[in-house]
Amino acid sequence: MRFVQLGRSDARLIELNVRSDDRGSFTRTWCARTFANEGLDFQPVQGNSSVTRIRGSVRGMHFQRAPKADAKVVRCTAGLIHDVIVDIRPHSPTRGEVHACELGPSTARMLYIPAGFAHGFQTLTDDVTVEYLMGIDYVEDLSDGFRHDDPMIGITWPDPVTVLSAKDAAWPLLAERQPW
Ligand SMILES: Cc1cn([C@H]2C[C@H](O)[C@@H](COP(=O)(O)OP(=O)(O)O[C@H]3O[C@H](C)C(=O)[C@H](O)[C@H]3O)O2)c(=O)[nH]c1=O
Repeated sequence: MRFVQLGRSDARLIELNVRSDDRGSFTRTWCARTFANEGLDFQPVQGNSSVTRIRGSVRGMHFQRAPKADAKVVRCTAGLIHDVIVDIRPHSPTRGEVHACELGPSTARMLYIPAGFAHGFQTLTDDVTVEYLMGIDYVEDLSDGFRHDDPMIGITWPDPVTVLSAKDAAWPLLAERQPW
């Protein structure tokens, strides 16, 4: 694994070492020691998987509120996504910074998203699968989010949005939330 810092933040793009042979390939996708050596205090406690059928769908932007803010490692194992993270930590020097990257099996990379970031993605193909390693338990009452098109953040999505959950369409604008 090779860790690439995203801007000045502690988020990391992780380039995976794909070992190919005549049968196909083998790739390590998690290593506690390697993360610790990178200075990332991340211990997965839950794993999730989502399937999104239609190209152009958006899931997000989501985060879990303190005291259960969620760090996660995200990997797209089928299809291709435009992945977006936003630093929403109140006192972060990179607060409001947006980072985007393409993730998919062909990119051989995954994303480490620190606690205090919002996360979302748009599918660039049909039949996308995204796998998550979560650094904290899911707590529905602390599950939160903001609109993918919130003008306060100004995320640029590559394609017209085709599918959005009612929950994701109904998040309040950040300008209406205090504190933001
Ligand atoms: C996140 C989560 C959800 N759920 C349940 C709640 C709903 O009944 C159902 C679908 O949840 P939701 O619509 O929030 O799923 P996504 O829109 O894919 O949410 C995820 O998408 C963005 C991009 C993320 O980064 C988060 O990991 C996560 O919020 O699964 C659980 O049981 N456990 C969980 O950890």
